[in-house]
Amino acid sequence: MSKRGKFITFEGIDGAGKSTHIQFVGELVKARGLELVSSREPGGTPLGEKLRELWLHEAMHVETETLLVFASRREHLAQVIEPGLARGAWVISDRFTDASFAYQGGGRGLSREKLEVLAHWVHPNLEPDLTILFDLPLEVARARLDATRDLDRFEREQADFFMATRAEYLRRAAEAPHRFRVIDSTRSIADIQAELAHIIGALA
Ligand SMILES: Nc1ncnc2c1ncn2[C@@H]1O[C@H](COP(=O)(O)OP(=O)(O)OP(=O)(O)O)[C@@H](O)[C@H]1O
Ligand SMILES: Cc1cn([C@H]2C[C@H](O)[C@@H](COP(=O)(O)O)O2)c(=O)[nH]c1=O
Repeated sequence: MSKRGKFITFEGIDGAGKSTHIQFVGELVKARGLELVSSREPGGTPLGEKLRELWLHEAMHVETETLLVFASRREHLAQVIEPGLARGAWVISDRFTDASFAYQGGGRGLSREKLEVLAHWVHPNLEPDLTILFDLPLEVARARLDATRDLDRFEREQADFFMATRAEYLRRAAEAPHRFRVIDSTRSIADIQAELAHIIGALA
C-alpha cells in the first residue's frame, strides 16, 4: 500500500500571487518523483466548476454563498482530494477552508461557529499538511490585479472587506503555526520561489 500523500493549500487575498507560484511548487513536487494533483476551490470537479461560475458572478446571501462553497468542497474532497491522498499523490489546492473563514467569516462577518460546524461536517478528519499564505498589503494586491484583468464580484469588494479578510487569514496563521507558512508577497517572484523551494524541501 502506498504512503498517504500530502495536502498543500495556497491562500491569500485576491492578487496575492497564488496562481503565479502554484505551477512552480507543482514542479518541485514532480521533481521529487511524486504524483501531483493540482486543483482549486471553488471548483476542481465538473460540478464544482459549474458552481464556481455562479459563485463568482451571481449576487447571493452570505449563507447561500457559504453553503455553495462547502458543497463544492464536499465534491472536491470526494472526487479529487481524498482519492489522491489515498493513492500517495501530493494534492495542491488553490484555496480551501481557510478561505471560507477569511472571506465569509472575516470579510462578510459570518460567525466562526457556523463555519466550524460546516468544516467539521464536510471534513471532520482532514486539515492541510501545509498552508502557504501569500500575504501583502491590500494596495499592492489591488494594483497588481488592476493591471491585469476584469474583476469578479469578490475582486470588486471594498478595502474594508479585504482588510478584514487579510486580518482573519493572519489570525488563523498565528493560531495554527504547525501548518501555516506566511510568505511576504511584496518581494520579487525569484525571492519568493527560493523560499518556497526551502519550504517544500523541508516537507517530509
Ligand atoms: N512577487 C510579485 N511581484 C510582482 N508581481 C507579481 C508577483 N506575484 C504575482 N504578481 C503579479 O500579480 C498579479 C496577480 O497575481 P496572481 O494571479 O498570481 O494572484 P492570485 O493570488 O492568484 O490572485 P486571485 O486569487 O485573484 O486569482 C499577476 O499579474 C502576477 O503576474
Ligand atoms: C474557496 C473560497 C473562495 N472564495 C473567494 C476568493 C476569491 O475571490 C474567489 C475565488 O477565486 P480565485 O481568484 O480563483 O481564488 O472566491 C471565498 O470567498 N471563499 C472560499 O471558501
